[in-house]
Parts: sequence; structure tokens; C-alpha cells
Amino acid sequence: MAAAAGAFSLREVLSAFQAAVTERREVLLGPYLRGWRGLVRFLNSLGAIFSFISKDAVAKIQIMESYCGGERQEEYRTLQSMVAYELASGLVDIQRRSEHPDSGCRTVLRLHRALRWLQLFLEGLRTAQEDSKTSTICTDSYNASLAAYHPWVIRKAATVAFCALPSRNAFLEIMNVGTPEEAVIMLGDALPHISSVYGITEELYAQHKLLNLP
Ligand SMILES: CCCCCCCC/C=C\CCCCCCCC(=O)N[C@@H](COP(=O)(O)O)[C@H](O)/C=C/CCCCCCCCCCCCC
Repeated sequence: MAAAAGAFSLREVLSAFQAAVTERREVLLGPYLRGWRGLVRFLNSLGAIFSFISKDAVAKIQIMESYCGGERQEEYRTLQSMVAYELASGLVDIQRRSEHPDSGCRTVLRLHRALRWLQLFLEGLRTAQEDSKTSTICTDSYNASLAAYHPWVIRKAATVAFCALPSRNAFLEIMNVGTPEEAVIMLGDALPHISSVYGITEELYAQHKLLNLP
């Protein structure tokens, strides 16, 4: 059953990331962005202190949704077709942000880096002791991933916001899956799908030397 409008459902996020990978190991952008929309709904439920993060994520999702629903939507059906199209058409700023500041390739790269944080965070949450602090798991995951791409001021604001995260068990409960034990099982189901999307994207971007787009 679908979750109430606006409510977070980990199951829906899980099924979106699952549906994003085809048998040919392509990443479908529609389900990929649906997964992100679901995550942002969850982030919004955590309070206004996270709104600077969710605003940035939404801005990036909206850029991608406009491509996916625009004139060239066929080219934006999969990550692979998007990369091929934008590169062949000279739509990607490679050295510095200038003529194509919001290409699909650079926009997805930002979400892709955040997906690495999510992977580490969910794995940390899943395997941590019951009395672990969510803020510590989140900070460690952030420092091991996204932080490398953020200036000092963003790193500072992010780590201050993480301190507002509820305890591990309270966090698992607001995931809307059932008991904390059930949420841990669902995280174990979700992670391979998120990792698969991450791995395919990383490979594709490495192959085309797109991992450092400005
Ligand atoms: C399964 C349920 C449990 C987990 C739920 C997690 C929900 C997380 C939802 C969204 C994650 C946020 C994604 C943030 C994307 C950030 C992209 C980015 O790096 N943007 C920066 C660079 O962009 P450009 O300037 O180059 O265009 C931008 O400067 C960033 C600005 C905002 C700060 C980003 C801080 C990111 C912290 C990520 C951790 C989120 C913590 C959530 C706590 C549960």
C-alpha cells in the first residue's frame, strides 16, 4: 500500500532504488529521482534545522526532473543515455562551471556523492549497537564521503545539524517500518539496491572521466 501523501516510507524508497536498475545494468532516472524525493520527505520530517540540506537536494532533483520531462526526455531516460547525449552534444562543463552550469552529469554527480554518504550511514545505522548515537554515525559517514567536497562553512553547518538527530532507536522508529528490529531488517534489504545504483554510477562516471566535474 502506498504511504499517505507526504509521509515517509522506507519501503517506497527501497522499491524506487530497486526499480532504478534494469537487467542491462542501466540506471533509470525516473525511479532514481523518486527514491531521492522519498529521502527528502524523510529529511523534512526531521525538522527545520535540515532545511538547508533538503533545499539543495530538492534544487538538484528539480533540475533533473525538468530534463526528464523536457523536450529531450528520451535522452534522459537512463543515466547511460544522459551521459552519452550530454557528452556528444558538448553540454558538460569539464574544466570549470561556465556555459552549462547545471548539466545533468554534474547535477547527478552531486546526488551520487550524497548516495555514498547514505550507503555508509545506513550501514552504520544497521550494524551499530542499540545505544549508539545517530549523530556520531551520521558525522562519521559524512566525514568519510561528502565532506571532502564541501567548504568549511557547509561542513560546520552540517555537523551542527547532525547533533539534532534523535537516538538510534527513535530514528529507526520514525522510518515508519515497524519496530527498530524490523527497520534493521529492511535496511539490510535496501542496502544492496542502493549500493548497486552507486556502483553502476561510479563505474560509468569513472569510464567517462566525470568524477570531478566542477
Ligand atoms: C532510509 C531513511 C534514513 C535515511 C534518510 C536520509 C535522508 C537524507 C535525505 C537527503 C540527503 C541529502 C542530500 C544532500 C545532497 C547534497 C549535494 C551536495 O553536496 N551539494 C553541495 C554541492 O553542490 P553545488 O554547490 O556543487 O551545486 C552544496 O554545496 C550543498 C549544500 C547543502 C549541504 C549539504 C550537506 C549534506 C549532508 C548530507 C547528510 C544529510 C543528513 C541527513 C540526516 C539524516
